[in-house]
Amino acid sequence: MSRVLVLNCGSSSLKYRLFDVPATGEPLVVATGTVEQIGERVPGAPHDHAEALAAAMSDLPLDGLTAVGHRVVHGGLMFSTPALVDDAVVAAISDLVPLAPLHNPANLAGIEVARALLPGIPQVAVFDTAFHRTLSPAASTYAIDAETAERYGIHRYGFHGTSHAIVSRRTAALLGRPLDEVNTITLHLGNGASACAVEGGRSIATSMGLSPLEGLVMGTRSGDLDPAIIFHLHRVAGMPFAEIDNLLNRRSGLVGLAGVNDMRTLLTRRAAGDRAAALAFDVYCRRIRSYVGAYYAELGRLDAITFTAGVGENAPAVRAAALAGLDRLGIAVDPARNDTPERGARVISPPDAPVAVCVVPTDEEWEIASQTLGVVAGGAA
Ligand SMILES: Nc1ncnc2c1ncn2[C@@H]1O[C@H](COP(=O)(O)OP(=O)(O)O)[C@@H](O)[C@H]1O
Ligand SMILES: CC(=O)OP(=O)(O)O
Ligand SMILES: [Mg+2]
Repeated sequence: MSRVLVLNCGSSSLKYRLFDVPATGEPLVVATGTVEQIGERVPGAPHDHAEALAAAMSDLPLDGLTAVGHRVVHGGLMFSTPALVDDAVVAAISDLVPLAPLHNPANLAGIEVARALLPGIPQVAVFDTAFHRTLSPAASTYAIDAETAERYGIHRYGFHGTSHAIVSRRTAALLGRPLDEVNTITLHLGNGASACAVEGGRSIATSMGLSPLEGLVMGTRSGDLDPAIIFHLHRVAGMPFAEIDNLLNRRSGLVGLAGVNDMRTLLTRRAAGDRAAALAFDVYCRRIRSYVGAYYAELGRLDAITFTAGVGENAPAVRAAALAGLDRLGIAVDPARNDTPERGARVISPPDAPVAVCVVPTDEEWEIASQTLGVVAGGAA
């Protein structure tokens, strides 16, 4: 039996899950929790990740702990597999902070605190970017001056890799087919959102790029836009770059268009006739449809489209609208199957449709736990 603690430190939140993993059979979730508003000066809120983690850990049964697995968002070009944390790995993750300023500092804080509180327990970093290290040069290269790109690490890294990995595997399992024979477009629609084309288990295209800002419309992030917008805002509106950065990362997407980043509230407002909410919904779903078309073309043959994460798993209206009008491509959503209260992995396209449209719950925490155990068992410790 192994016991693994998984930590996912966001900029102002800490999510944790503790698993007991028997040698054979199903893993058991012993404890799970979320601490929010870290550092937000709210009465009772923890001041920093150290305080949040120490409080959470004091309530957890950590005796016999085998390892701690950490979600690390940016692994750059260096990490194509999970890494046993030592000082060199910590330094490498620090070096990548400029590429993921919203995410890597919090991930590092989690690692530092866990190392201090649990000395001697192996710590493993599992990177969002690792799954996308299979992108071809043509898929990962931005068409800018090659020397500049090389010098400054301008490259499509891609994110949400643990989610795209586990969800594409579970899609193949749901369809009862070997992973290496299945081509899937996975749509991770949470607070952050990204699309991935997975060819026989390998990522060949993904919508996030240098940072988690590119691609789909998100809760607070713009996704794709004309880069000239940034220069225009700087020159014409006189906005400093830090303000534009904040605008695109925190005041855009659904919140920028309709004032709310929660899809549930957006859907309620849209149903009540709110025009800003309706437009935000249309922009959000249209962007998804564009990526489905592009990735269908990249894959050449498409077996499945899978929705996952908070919005993907729980918003039938988004699934239906994003794939509307694609019947000629063999893509259709069955209204009754789409709208059931069912929660597990399931197919929502009509029977015998050429492309299986699926809903598969993501489980990044379990994927991180199992990769962590793989590193520890692999003797890398
Ligand atoms: N029942 C629901 N209907 C529509 N959207 C939902 C529902 N439940 C959750 N969501 C959406 O899922 C989002 C969060 O997704 P999640 O995958 O938990 O995000 P993250 O892990 O990135 O914080 C919420 O912002 C909310 O918009
Ligand atoms: C990479 C990323 O966007 O992560 P999240 O969805 O957790 O913000
Ligand atoms: Mg998530």
